[in-house]
Amino acid sequence: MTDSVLLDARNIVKRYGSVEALRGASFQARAGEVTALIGDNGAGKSTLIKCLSGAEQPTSGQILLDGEEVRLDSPTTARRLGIETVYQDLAVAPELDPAANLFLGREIRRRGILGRLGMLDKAEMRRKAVEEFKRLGVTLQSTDVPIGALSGGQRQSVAVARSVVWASKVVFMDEPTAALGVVQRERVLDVVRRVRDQGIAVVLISHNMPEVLSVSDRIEVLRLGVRVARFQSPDTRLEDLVGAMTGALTQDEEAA
Ligand SMILES: Nc1ncnc2c1ncn2[C@@H]1O[C@H](COP(=O)(O)OP(=O)(O)OP(=O)(O)O)[C@@H](O)[C@H]1O
Repeated sequence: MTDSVLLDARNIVKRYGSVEALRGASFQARAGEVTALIGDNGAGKSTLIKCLSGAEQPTSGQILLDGEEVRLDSPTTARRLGIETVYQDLAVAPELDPAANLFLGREIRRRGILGRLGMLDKAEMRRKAVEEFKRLGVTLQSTDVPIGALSGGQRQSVAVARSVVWASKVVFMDEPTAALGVVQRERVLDVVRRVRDQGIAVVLISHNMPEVLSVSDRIEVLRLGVRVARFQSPDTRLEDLVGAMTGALTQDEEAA
């Protein structure tokens, strides 16, 4: 584990009308580590990663990347700074094969898949994709079928692998293994570990505590829109995590 903080969010407040989803939440992630972001339903996890990936604008607070304050006014700005998000519903094109899904960006798709594909050397793209899948341990039964025809775990592995192609610094993963069986879950987690081993700061939202304990280097706990606890994974017990996620806030936590 490293000690240098790559992404540093301080006192993030996010209000939706009268709902205060984040009430001064802080969060840190380090390069080459998986940081799990956990908390009960409605704790503010998704809102926090939206604020840190340009999908939402915080009402107030400060975000530093590599020690410099940044303003993430859109997902495009975040992406330009090396921040990418993998959603559970996969932002990939089901009608295209895994290689195309690895290299196609969302903006590129918006500008027209066919136009862009016409400009790419398909054989070269496929060769690079096979190399990338091998490096990241993504095993596919076929690289020629539309990704929509693959299993959920394989599709999710491609989505996680794609984050390395697009992100240089931080990847947010919002429940990437939800709805997967045990074997497929383990495969996706192996890809997550390899993404981390590329020196990327991986931020993982998950409700599965054994998974959190097995894959993450650090764990940050949100409760009612505030970070209430931080753990280093190898020293952490399941009971500690559950204890941190539940119960009323103490005065110290209110002030954290
Ligand atoms: N667009 C929105 N408009 C109004 N309220 C919102 C909006 N988005 C989130 N909230 C509220 O903010 C709070 C935090 O929601 P968020 O989705 O961030 O929680 P979460 O920790 O990701 O929950 P879960 O684990 O259930 O996905 C909730 O009370 C939610 O209802």
